[in-house]
Amino acid sequence: MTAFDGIGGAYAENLPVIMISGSPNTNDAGAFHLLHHTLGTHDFKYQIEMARKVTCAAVAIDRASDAPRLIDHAIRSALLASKPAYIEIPTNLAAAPCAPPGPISAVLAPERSDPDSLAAAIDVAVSFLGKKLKPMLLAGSKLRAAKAEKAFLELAEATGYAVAVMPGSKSFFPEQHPQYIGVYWGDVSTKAANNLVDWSDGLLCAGTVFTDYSTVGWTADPKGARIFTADMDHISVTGHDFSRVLLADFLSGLAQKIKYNDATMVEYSRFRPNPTLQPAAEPEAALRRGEVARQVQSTLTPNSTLFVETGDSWFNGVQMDLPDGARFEIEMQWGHIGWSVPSCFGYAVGAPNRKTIVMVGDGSFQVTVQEVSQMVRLHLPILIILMNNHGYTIEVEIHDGAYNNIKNWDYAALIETFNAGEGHGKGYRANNGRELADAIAKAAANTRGPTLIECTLDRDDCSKELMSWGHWVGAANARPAAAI
Ligand SMILES: C/C(NCc1cnc(C)nc1N)=C(/S)[C@H](O)COP(=O)(O)OP(=O)(O)O
Ligand SMILES: [Mg+2]
Repeated sequence: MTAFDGIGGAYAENLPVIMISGSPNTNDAGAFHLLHHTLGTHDFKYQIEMARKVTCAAVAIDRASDAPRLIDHAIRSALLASKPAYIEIPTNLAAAPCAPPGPISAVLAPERSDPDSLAAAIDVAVSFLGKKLKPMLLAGSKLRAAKAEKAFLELAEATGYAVAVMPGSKSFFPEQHPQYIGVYWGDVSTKAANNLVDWSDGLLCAGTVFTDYSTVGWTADPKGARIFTADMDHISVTGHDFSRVLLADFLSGLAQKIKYNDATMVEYSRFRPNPTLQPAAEPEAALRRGEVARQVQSTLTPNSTLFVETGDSWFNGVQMDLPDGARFEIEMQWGHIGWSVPSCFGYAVGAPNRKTIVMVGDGSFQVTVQEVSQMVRLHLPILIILMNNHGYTIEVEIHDGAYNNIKNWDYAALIETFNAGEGHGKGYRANNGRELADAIAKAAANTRGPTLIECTLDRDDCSKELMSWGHWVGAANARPAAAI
């Protein structure tokens, strides 16, 4: 059941996670047995029924002979839809013999776009964009799930258009690319990206997801005839709608036929803001959020992957400039606090050659802290920047109250608990810029385990972007019920 929390997040974030669950011995239902690890009723189907709500495929294997077909179906469905799948196997069947599966191509063979729909969609796009004076591109979070990052870059370079990304797709387009103009996030955009997006008369939205959070409480929700929507396997614009057109096929096919038009880049060159380098704080001055963000930014390399947890860490991370090659992980759709610690643990196991860094608030950290123990056990050199502002600051900015207060912990000392004398985790507390810089230097030298740096911040020390975003999202939440 707790796994469904992560599976729900995988569904919301378009990740093909396969969940495998044991299920009761096939004889128990017919014998009207009551079993442990169940709800204590004779209904043993409730789990797969729940799974069906948060997966694209859920199978229960009741006979060994069905296993190859059902398992292939579940895995292929997950890979094609980039959504989680669920496989349930009874305890007395898990080791039962069955036929081996056939060639893996039955599971891995890619889907193809419908050729006629693809050609028609490209023609409509060429005509739509060809009539625009100042067209540009907007990359969304589904670009990765659609495996379309490369095709998107190809289209950007074929068109000369300005390219903005949304917060959920930061790093899916190289930020040092000359056509990159920043994160489009309404009032809290970076590099004045919102000014150009609002000025453009033709916006090709590739894999975009417009929610209350990504539109800043519906204040930055581009709509209407200037919008051309290219989704994972669907293309639409006013007066046209095409199914079974895969995003990568569409973007690379369009790149071959589209006219070059750099009007948006010419305009952007007239107001591109100079990079605002946060000045270094006085080394002994009380640590502030801006100084933490400045020092974390300076650690980023092409090999870094920065995880930003739900909280002010979102805003600290989105405002950072990434070197090409650096990756950015955020869970803005599901937005479960506590996501980042287990996720960066799993990521570091899967990508041991990357430098994994996580910025996580104290409230979120308290939800899934136990995964730090796994980082110590597996000697993973993850850098944990713990932003201790003593409570739920993002919520304070949306709606404050006593419910946003939490018990403070000695976070830096916690690592020793996980080491238990044999681990190589390190924990430091930084009360000022000098202590933070020292701790970051020690973290770089600690290659045998995680390093947690507890950054002590004032409760109200949050980004100006969070204040503005919190205001608009709070207003959106508070809209009066429509008069009936
Ligand atoms: C409680 C909640 N959101 C509501 C919430 C509650 N429960 C779950 C599982 N997920 C959620 N997003 C949020 S964003 C907190 O401000 C996070 O606090 P923290 O990690 O300390 O970060 P900041 O102080 O920077 O906000
Ligand atoms: Mg906090």
